[in-house]
Amino acid sequence: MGKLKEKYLKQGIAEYAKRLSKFCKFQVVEVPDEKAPEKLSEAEMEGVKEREGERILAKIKEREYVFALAIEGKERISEQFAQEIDSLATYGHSDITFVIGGSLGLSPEVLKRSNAQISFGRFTLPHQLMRLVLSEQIYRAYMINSGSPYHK
Ligand SMILES: C[S@@+](CC[C@H](N)C(=O)[O-])C[C@H]1O[C@@H](n2cnc3c(N)ncnc32)[C@H](O)[C@@H]1O
Repeated sequence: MGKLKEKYLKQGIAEYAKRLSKFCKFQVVEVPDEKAPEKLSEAEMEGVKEREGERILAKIKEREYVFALAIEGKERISEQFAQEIDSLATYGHSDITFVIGGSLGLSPEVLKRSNAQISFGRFTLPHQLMRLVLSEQIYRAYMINSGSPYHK
């Protein structure tokens, strides 16, 4: 969700996108976020997530295998994640999508559409930083699968 603002994040993601280009077609799709003022009622917050969720879902095609990033999702170690990516490719899933929510998180509809949920632990990361961390882990997965010494 949202446009990437910080220069250091843009540079970091551009670096991993460059590195990933030898393994896959890596594409970042930005979806406009909703303005979420400090004070919102529970119902208003649900409304923000719902509208953001509709925009996310509009970008996802039926054939895509979707990983939703969610704090309460399932944690993995990098080797398991690499194995998952490898199996997906083996079983014909050539389009893998990772969805990162906005400041209020993902809507129930997006979570329902996802095929799996990934948690990077119980810490809450800002969604823009999450994008960089995720890019690195996708790169790490490909490096693990190619038998490279990058992963120690
Ligand atoms: C600022 S967080 C949203 C926090 C919100 N309270 C929630 O519980 O989802 C923005 C997005 O970054 C991603 N994110 C942040 N920390 C994460 C973590 N530890 N594991 C997985 N995803 C995370 C999720 O996609 C989340 O929707």
